[in-house]
Amino acid sequence: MEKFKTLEIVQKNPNSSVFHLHLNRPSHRNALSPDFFSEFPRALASLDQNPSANVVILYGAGDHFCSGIDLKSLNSIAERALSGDRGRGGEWLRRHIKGLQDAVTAIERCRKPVIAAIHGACIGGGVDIVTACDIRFCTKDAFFSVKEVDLAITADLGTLQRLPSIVGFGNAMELALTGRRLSGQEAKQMGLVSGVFGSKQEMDDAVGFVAEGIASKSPLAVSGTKAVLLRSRDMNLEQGLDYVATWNSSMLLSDDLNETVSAQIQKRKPTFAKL
Ligand SMILES: CC/C=C\C=C\CC(=O)SCCNC(=O)CCNC(=O)[C@H](O)C(C)(C)COP(=O)(O)OP(=O)(O)OC[C@H]1O[C@@H](n2cnc3c(N)ncnc32)[C@H](O)[C@@H]1OP(=O)(O)O
Repeated sequence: MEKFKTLEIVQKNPNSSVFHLHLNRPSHRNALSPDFFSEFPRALASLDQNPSANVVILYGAGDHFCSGIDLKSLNSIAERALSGDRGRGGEWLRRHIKGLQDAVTAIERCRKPVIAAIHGACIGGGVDIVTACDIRFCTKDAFFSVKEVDLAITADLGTLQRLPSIVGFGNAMELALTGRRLSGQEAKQMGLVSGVFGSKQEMDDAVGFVAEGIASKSPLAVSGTKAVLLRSRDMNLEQGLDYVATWNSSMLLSDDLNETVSAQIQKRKPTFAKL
C-alpha cells in the first residue's frame, strides 16, 4: 500500500472489509495542504480498487477532524495567480480550483461508501469533505463552520453545492452566510450528521458497527445504491427512475441476488464475491 505524507490507510482487523482513512497531519489540525490534495484522490482510488475494502471510515488524527485549507498555502496560490498576466493568472487559478474540487469529489467517485467520523473542529475545507461523504457521525464536542465567508472567500470546494440537499436550502444559506459554529447536537437536529455520541470511543464503536453492517451486504447493491442516489440528486424524478432502470437492467440479475434468496431460505448469512 502507498505511503502518504498527509494520510494513513489502516485495516484495523484483517478479517474485516472496513478500512480506515485518517487525515494525518495532527500538528496542523489536519489542515489541507497541497500534498493532501494530490494524495487524497490517490488514497480513495486505491481503496476503490482494493477488493478487500467494502466500506471506508474517514477520521481525523489528533484533537480535531480538520481545520480547513492550509492557510499558508493560500499565500502561494495568490502569488502564483497574481504573477504575470492577469488573464493567464485567472485561467491558472480556475484550473487550480477545479483540481482541488476534483480531489474532494474523489469521495463520490469511490464506489465504496465513505463514512465521516467527526470530532473537534470541522472547518471550511473540512465541511467540503464531510458533505461529500455518504454518511456522517460526530461527537458532542464536534463543531462545524462554513468559515470561508470570514476569510473573504466564496466557498468553492463543494459545500455550497452539496450542503443544501443535506440540511435544506435555508439552513445551508444561513450557515454559509454567517460562518457561525454549529455544535454536534445542532448538526444532528439539522440532519448534517446521522448520530452524535458522547465520546470519541463511543462514536468509533457505533460507526464501526454501522460500517460492518453495510460491509456485510452485497457490494454490488451497496455501490449501486451509492451511485444511483448520487446521480438522482442531480436529476429530476423521471431521469432518476430511468437511470436506475438502466442500472438494474444490467446489475440486478447478479449472483448476489441468488445468494441472498438462498441464504434466507437456508437461514444462514449470505456471502458475496468482492467488488
Ligand atoms: C482555493 C481555496 C480553496 C479552499 C478554501 C477553503 C477555505 C477554508 O478552509 S476556510 C477555513 C480556514 N481555517 C481556519 O480558519 C481554521 C484555523 N484554525 C483554528 O481555528 C484552530 O487551529 C482550531 C482548528 C480551532 C484548533 O485550535 P487549537 O487546537 O487551539 O490549535 P492551534 O493552536 O490553533 O493550532 C495548532 C497548530 O496548527 C496550525 N493550524 C491550525 N489550523 C491551520 C490551518 N487551517 N492552516 C495552517 N495551519 C493551521 C496552527 O497555526 C498551529 O501551528 P503552530 O506552528 O503550532 O503555531
